[in-house]
Amino acid sequence: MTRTPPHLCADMAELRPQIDEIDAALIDLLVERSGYIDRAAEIKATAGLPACIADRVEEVVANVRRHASARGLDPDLTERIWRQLIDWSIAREEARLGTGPAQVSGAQPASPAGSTSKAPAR
Ligand SMILES: C=C(O[C@@H]1C=C(C(=O)O)C=C[C@H]1O)C(=O)O
Repeated sequence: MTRTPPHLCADMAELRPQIDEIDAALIDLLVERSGYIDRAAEIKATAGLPACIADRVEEVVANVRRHASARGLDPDLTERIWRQLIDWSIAREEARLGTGPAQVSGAQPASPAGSTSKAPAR
């Protein structure tokens, strides 16, 4: 479906379905991403790797901050969203690995809440 550009949306009745369509597309991408998270858990089970690999978490966050900045999107908001997504992904992996929170040695420890969330870099 070709979306109506924002500036051509005459009213909220025309605008909201465009947002709904984008949200559905985002869900499709999250479902696709979770398939790779599930495969990561399978690979890690064989390789003896933990779900949470903090260096990779920070690499992913740096990547999305860079993409956000390049597109004029608030990088701090983007980081908060992605850290939630990554926390969810780690929990999904841990459920499949049958493990609790674990860290790769030498990486930044996870916050006490076991999440990757922390104050955005300034
Ligand atoms: C997918 C991985 O597993 C975890 C999930 C990540 C993610 O959702 O981007 C990143 C790092 C890992 O803690 C990975 O190790 O690459």
